[in-house]
Amino acid sequence: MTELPDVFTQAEILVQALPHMQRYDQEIIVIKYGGHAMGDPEAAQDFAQDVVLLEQAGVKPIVVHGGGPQIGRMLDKLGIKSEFANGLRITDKATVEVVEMVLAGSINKQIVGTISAEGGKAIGLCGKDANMVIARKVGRTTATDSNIEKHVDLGFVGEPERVNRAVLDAVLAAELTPVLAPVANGADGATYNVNADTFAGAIAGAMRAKRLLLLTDVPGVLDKDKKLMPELTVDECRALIADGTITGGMIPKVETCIYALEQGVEGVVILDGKQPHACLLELLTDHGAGTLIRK
Ligand SMILES: Nc1ncnc2c1ncn2[C@@H]1O[C@H](COP(=O)(O)OP(=O)(O)O)[C@@H](O)[C@H]1O
Ligand SMILES: CC(=O)N[C@@H](CCC(=O)OP(=O)(O)O)C(=O)O
Repeated sequence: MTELPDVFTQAEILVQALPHMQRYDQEIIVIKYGGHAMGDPEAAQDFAQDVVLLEQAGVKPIVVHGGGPQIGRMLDKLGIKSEFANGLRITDKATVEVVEMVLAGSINKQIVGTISAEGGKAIGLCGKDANMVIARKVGRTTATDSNIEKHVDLGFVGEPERVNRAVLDAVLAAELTPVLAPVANGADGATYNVNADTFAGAIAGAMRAKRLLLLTDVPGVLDKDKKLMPELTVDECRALIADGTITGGMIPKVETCIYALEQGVEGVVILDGKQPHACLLELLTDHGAGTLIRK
């Protein structure tokens, strides 16, 4: 069993948090909670406690969640095949129905329920609610399969075209914590599946968030020797993509970070959501965690 710190140490820990609480007082922090980071019920409870503690500390958190692995499992159960092209799920009519059911249904309500159980004031929404986010269809993408370049139509995959921040401002003014599923209507009335990182970047940009935290399943951006890089500039990120250090799912994540910084978000952090209380460690301690990306 781990030993508890004595009372003085506990007080010191609280005092250490004070300047951080002052820095983030009344500031908007967007937290992207990835499907891989969700883990077991205990991890989900830790995450919910972090959100509630931030609320209590005067921070305005906005949670954007993913759920890729959970969508995959449901599609498997239903016998619907699923493929990805450049990190995006090819989404036909049957798939988008399952995506909406899993993201805006079970996962959204699960997260809202856990935050509420910890005493928080969460409200579950998706891009469709009050037209908060209008999506446009992502064009064709080029994917390489067995060294053959193919043009792939992603179907009902969208990217945020417009964010109606008045909706989120109203929710925040009511002292509620929005928990957002990355599903939105297009101007054409169709339902679109939006990558959760992209959705979080658009929300953070539109809300001029102080911080965007992307919780994933690795400690942050790793170098070629798999060592954590605690701080990177946008130029360094671009060089790491060009030289092949950053690959796969980390590319859209880093691109989201670059977009958010360009939109005026002050700091963007990629961190390990499986570490207990990752958000609190990052925001309210001197310790920090993950990779901070700056302009
Ligand atoms: N340089 C890198 N540093 C860290 N992870 C990387 C890097 N390059 C590629 N990756 C991959 O990116 C993954 C994170 O992206 P992804 O699986 O899409 O996360 P999530 O499901 O949380 O959105 C890591 O698990 C890792 O396999
Ligand atoms: C278009 C697209 O790929 N959408 C994602 C949405 C969920 C997501 O992004 O979840 P994670 O953050 O857990 O990966 C999907 O269908 O899996």
